[in-house]
Amino acid sequence: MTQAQPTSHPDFLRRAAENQARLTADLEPAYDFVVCGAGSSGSVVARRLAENAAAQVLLVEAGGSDDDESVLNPALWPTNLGSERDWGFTAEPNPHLNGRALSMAMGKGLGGGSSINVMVWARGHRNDWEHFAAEAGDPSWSYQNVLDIYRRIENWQGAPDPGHRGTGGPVWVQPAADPSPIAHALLDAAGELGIPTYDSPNGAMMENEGGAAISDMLVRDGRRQSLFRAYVQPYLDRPNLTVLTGATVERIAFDGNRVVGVDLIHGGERKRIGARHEVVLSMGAMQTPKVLMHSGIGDEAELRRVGIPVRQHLPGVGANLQDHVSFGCTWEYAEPIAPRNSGSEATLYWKSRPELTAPDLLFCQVEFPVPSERTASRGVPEHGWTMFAGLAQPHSRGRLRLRSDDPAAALQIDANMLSEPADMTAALACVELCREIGNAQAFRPLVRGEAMPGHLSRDALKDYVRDAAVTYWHQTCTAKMGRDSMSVVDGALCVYGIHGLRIADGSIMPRVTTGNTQAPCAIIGEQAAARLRATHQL
Ligand SMILES: Cc1cc2nc3c(=O)[nH]c(=O)nc-3n(C[C@H](O)[C@H](O)[C@H](O)COP(=O)(O)OP(=O)(O)OC[C@H]3O[C@@H](n4cnc5c(N)ncnc54)[C@H](O)[C@@H]3O)c2cc1C
Repeated sequence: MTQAQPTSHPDFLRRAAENQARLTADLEPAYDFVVCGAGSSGSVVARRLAENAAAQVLLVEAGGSDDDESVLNPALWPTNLGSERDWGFTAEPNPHLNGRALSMAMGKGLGGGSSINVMVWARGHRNDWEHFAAEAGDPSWSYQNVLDIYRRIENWQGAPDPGHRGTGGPVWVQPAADPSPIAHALLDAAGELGIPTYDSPNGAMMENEGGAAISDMLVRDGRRQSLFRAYVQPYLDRPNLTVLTGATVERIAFDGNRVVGVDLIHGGERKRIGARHEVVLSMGAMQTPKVLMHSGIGDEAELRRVGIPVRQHLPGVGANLQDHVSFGCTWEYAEPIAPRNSGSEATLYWKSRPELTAPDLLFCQVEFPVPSERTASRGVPEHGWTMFAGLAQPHSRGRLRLRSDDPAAALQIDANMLSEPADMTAALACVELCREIGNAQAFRPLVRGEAMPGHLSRDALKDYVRDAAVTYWHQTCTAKMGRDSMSVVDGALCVYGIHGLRIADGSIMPRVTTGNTQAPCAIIGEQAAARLRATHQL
C-alpha cells in the first residue's frame, strides 16, 4: 500500500488547485448538500459529508483564499482586523458602555474565524454541554458524548491524558510551544492566590471550578492550523467537494416550506444553486440570522417592519445575542519581552463569587498592550502586557435587526453588553481579581508596575469598566437550539417549520460556552454532520 501524500506536498497542492479550478468553472445546477460558510463549523460539515464519495457537496464562502502570511503566521493575527478578511461589524452605541459603539470583527474567507483568530483551543465547561443537552432535550449533546467527539477529532500533542484527549483525529492541538516567561508567571501567580494549575485547560480543569494553564493552540510547526486546513484542505482534490469562494449567499430558495437551494452573488452575477437534500447555514452568528430574515424566517413583526413576506414566524432569529465582554488591564514590562506564538499563551478561568461551582470569569493573557479605543488615552506603556479579563457567562442579551429588505444593507447590532446589573457586579470582581493576579509576587521581576486601571474608587472603576469593555470576538447564540418559543433549531439542528434546512455554527448555542468558541463550533459541525449522515444514510 502506498502512503497518502501529505497535503502540504507541492504535488497535492497542484492537484487540489487544478481540481477546484475545474469544479468551480463548471458549477452544477444542483448539489446534494449546499453548505453556506467555510468557517469553523462549515468546514467540519463539508468535510464529513464529502467523506462519502457518493455525496456531491458544495461549500460556499463569501470571502477568499486563506493562503496568505497574515493567516498562516500566528504572530500576524492582529493585522487581519479591519482587513478584507474581517466583516468589520460595528455594534450600535451602547449607553452601558458610556455610549461607545464597539467594533465586532468576524472572519471572512476560507476558515472564517479560525483563519484570523488567536488560535486558542478551548472546549467549554462540562456544565455548558449539560445545559445544551437539557435545552435540546437530547442526550447526544451531553458532556460525556461531546467529550468522546473531542477525543475522536483531536490529534493531541501534549502530555498523554487518554481519558480526555485523543491522538487520531484531524485537529492538531498542541500546548503553546516554548511560552514566554510572562505566561509562566501567570501560572505562578495563580498558585499564590490558591487557584489550581493544570497541564492543559482542556481536561479536568473544565470539569470543576476552573484553574490556570498554558493554552492549547491550533498551531503546527509554527504555522496556523485553521479548521479549514484541518478538515477541508485534505479533501480539495476530491471530485465530490466543490469549494466556491467569492460567493455571497443572499437568500434561501423554497418550494413552499421546503428548501430547494440558495440564491447567491458570484462574479457580479445573481445565481440560484439547487440542493437536492439539504442546505446547511454556517455563516456565523451575524450572517446566519441575517440570511434567515431575508428569506422570511424570523419574528413576523420585525419582518413586516422592513417589508419582507413572512414564511415562518420564529421570534428567536437574531435574538439572544451573546458574547464574552472583556476589560483590559495592563502592566508595563521592566525590560521588553517579545511576544511568542500568537502572543496569547496562558489562560485562567475562575469565579466572581466563592459559592459558584463553575467559572464565570475568563482571562487570556496577551503579551502586548491592548487598550480599548477609549482607554488608549490613559497612558499605554510602549512595552507591556494586557490581561483580557472577561465575563465567561454574561447575563446581558443583545439583538440583531434588519435595516431594510436589501441584503446588501448592514445589520443593526444591539450588543447590549453590561445592560444587566449582575454583569457590572461580576465585572468589578473580575477586574479586582485581575489586579490581584497581575500584582502578585510572581510578576514582580518581569514588570515595572501596573499601567491601568490602578487603584480606583468603586465609581471610578465602574467608569473604567464601561470605557475598557471590548468584544472577545465570541459572538454567538442568535438562532438558539432548544424547545421553547424562542428556539430556532431542534437538537438535530433542523430549523423549526422548514424542511431541508439546518444551522451549524455558533448561532445555535443556547448560551455562550465558558471559553473561546472555535472548538465548540467544531463540535457543532460534527453534530450536524452526524445527523445529516444518519438522515440521508451516507
Ligand atoms: C479576532 C478574533 C479572535 C478570536 N480568537 C479566538 C481564539 O483564539 N480561540 C477561539 O476558540 N475562538 C476565537 N475567536 C472566535 C472564533 O473564531 C469564532 O467563534 C468561530 O470561528 C465561529 O465559528 P462559526 O462557524 O460560527 O463562524 P465563522 O468561523 O465566523 O464562519 C462563518 C463563515 O461564513 C462566511 N459567510 C458569512 N456570510 C456569508 C454569506 N452571506 N455567504 C457566504 N459565506 C458567508 C464567513 O465569511 C465565514 O467564513 C476569535 C474570533 C476573532 C474574530
